[in-house]
Amino acid sequence: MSSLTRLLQEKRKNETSKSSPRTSADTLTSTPESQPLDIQARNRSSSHVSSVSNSSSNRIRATVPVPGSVTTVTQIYSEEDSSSTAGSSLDDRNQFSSSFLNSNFAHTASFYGTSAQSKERFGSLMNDQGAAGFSSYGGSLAAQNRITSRLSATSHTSGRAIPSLSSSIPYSVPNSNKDNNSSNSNSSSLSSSWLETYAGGMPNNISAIDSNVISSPKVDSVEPRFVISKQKLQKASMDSNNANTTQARSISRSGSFSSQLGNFFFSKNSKESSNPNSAGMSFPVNSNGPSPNIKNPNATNGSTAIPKPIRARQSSIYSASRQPTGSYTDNFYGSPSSVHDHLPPSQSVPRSQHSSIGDLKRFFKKSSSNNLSSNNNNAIPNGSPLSNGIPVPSHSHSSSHCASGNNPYSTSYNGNGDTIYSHNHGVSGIPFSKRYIKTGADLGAGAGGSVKLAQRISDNQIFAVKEFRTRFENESKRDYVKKITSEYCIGTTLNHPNIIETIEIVYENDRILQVMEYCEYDLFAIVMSNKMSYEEICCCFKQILTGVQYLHSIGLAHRDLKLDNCVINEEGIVKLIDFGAAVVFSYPFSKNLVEASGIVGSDPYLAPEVCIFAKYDPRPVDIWSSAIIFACMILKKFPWKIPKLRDNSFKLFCSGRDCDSLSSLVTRTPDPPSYDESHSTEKKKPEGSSNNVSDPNNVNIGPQRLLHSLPEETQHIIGRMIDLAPACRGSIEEIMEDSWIRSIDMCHLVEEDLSFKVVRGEDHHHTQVDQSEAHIAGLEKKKKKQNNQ
Ligand SMILES: Nc1ncnc2c1ncn2[C@@H]1O[C@H](COP(=O)(O)OP(=O)(O)OP(=O)(O)O)[C@@H](O)[C@H]1O
Repeated sequence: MSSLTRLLQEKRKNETSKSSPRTSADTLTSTPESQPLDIQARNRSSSHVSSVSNSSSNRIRATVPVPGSVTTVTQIYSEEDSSSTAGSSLDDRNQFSSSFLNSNFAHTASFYGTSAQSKERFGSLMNDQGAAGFSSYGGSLAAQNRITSRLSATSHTSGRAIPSLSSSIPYSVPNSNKDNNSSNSNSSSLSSSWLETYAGGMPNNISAIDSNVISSPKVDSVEPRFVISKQKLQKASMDSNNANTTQARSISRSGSFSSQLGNFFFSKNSKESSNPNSAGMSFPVNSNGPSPNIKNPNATNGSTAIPKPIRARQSSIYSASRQPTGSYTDNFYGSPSSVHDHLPPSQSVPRSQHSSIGDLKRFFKKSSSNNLSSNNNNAIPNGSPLSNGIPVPSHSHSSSHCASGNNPYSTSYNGNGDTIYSHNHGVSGIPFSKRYIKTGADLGAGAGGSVKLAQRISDNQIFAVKEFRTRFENESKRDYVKKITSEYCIGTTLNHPNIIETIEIVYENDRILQVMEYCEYDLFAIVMSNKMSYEEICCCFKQILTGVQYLHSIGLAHRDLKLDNCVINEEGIVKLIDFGAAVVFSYPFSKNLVEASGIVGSDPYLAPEVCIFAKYDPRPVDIWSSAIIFACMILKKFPWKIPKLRDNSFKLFCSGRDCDSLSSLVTRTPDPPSYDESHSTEKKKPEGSSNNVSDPNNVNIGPQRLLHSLPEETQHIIGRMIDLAPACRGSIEEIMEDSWIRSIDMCHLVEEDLSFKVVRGEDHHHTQVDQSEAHIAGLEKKKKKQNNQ
């Protein structure tokens, strides 16, 4: 037990004797009869916000260890909190259709805590009424009835955050979040002064966190898994270049994609220009699908008719972008400037002096007109199914900006049952609305915007087009453009079969549209069909992990992994989408970890450290979320609605371990290597089998509570993935080496000449569902219909 915990316990012990007796529900240790797991989350999502809001009134209490029991750090919950913990057991699967569906329409949540002035938990949901819905659990289905509670919940936020999980780990984190966390980031543990400093009123720059007692771990050396080797980064960088690409694709050392573009847009002459909030997607419609999601056609000068959002996803790249190490344009050959000036790829590009939204317009216009200069690299190979005989430019806007342009993974079919992933083509200089037509219904909408189906006129190929949301009233143009550009740049830079390909981004009629390859199904819809075989689930899981492995290998973390952010094509290839929350955690040739900040992600998939620390390593966060995805696919339920002690299911999961508090569990560090083999093996047993000291056979408590519901061969590695301590959680490399993972017969692509062919796993086929239910929008529609009947 840390001295801090002891200190707090003593302090609280005194308080306890004065205060009213706590209820049994307050303890981390729970009896088997305690509240079962719960995923009926739709109407309780506001409790997340509320509890945060009310945290200043929460109090920390500690109990003295009782023999045969487990010492706990307890919380006194608000009524709202405790009401959120009722639920159903994991085995109670009959609620799958409704509750899982409802609760899984979780649009990304983020907590601006450390940076936003108001420390509100923002969110947005673009809905047809033009109102912003607010969700942590809810998407559009449940948004309406939650708006009120969220509005009120956020009106009295106050914040408290534990500085950094790894602040005591000797990374040098270059200028990390200097702007908002400088005063906290160096505290290696909470001292008694913490109480004095924060117990009363919270400073403005601290976000509210449950009143868990945390002390960051002290370690003497950097764990190897935290170190990104130069070789690895170089290899990853080389892998992502294809033979024709002379431009550098690696992530440049410096802030972030968006920061560099931000420099481009905003470095000087911050002049007002046209408003990004206006007309809807302006391509012609050839179907009876719903009209475009027009939010504010009349808005001008930055004002918007969209109601003030309560929550919004934080542009995490933006956070990282505030690190002025180097310059993006210093070595980013695909920058707008470089395209405009036709510089050879090897030359550095000086930082642009353009700024503001006007620059965004110019950015796209110029690149459009200059795109032909880089066409040769992107021409469709003759004979390719996509080739129409003439070399056409690829990524009509994008290739010039984000060092991409040769992603070979766009999908087409050769008529022989093989999927061909070949280069893209487009026609630059022609307005988007003349090149694409909208077909069919909407695919989905979330915090980032709405996604619709579109057909490219030149070759009838279908694409998913994301129309980025308009700028929030309280969002600066700078933040807005940074968010958009970072998502786009990441999208166009990534190059992997399990990552969605961004074809181009278009700025037209004051709308920003991202054209992506289209996948026929949302993984969520497939899971909802309840038809997936176990082998199919394993295949999808391994594909997700493969995508994560790729991301981590190039220094990026997704941070919003969830079923909704996985799509799957007809060939059974799973792709990760939505990089609006992604962060760079490592830059090439640097061994430094760039910590992420903010509560970003979707409640049920959040790793516990995200809710506790202001800064954290984003990699283990992805690992945790991936495990939750797996559990959801198997159980058709969320194990808990949010990883906080006020969630009884999560509390039960945390209970029964040989540890005295959640803080201690989350800040544990790996055992040092031991020469004694047998001793070390015993110590490194998975959590599920070793930590449940109260009763190892009690499957209602501790990690076993979740693990026992999963197939036996999966329990070891899933247990490693949901280790409460991120420092002990398995790395993606370790996970991929697991014997069960290795044994999964995964559908994948193999390269054949210039195209890629799908090799299907032999022990399964991939479920397909009717297109009317293949995407979240369709499922929502169906649900609405059912409700109206
Ligand atoms: N390339 C694609 N192919 C098929 N469907 C897609 C594609 N991209 C997005 N979608 C659909 O659109 C939905 C919303 O997309 P996305 O997650 O990018 O938006 P978002 O606004 O960032 O959402 P969220 O707030 O949930 O993170 C997805 O859940 C999916 O149903």
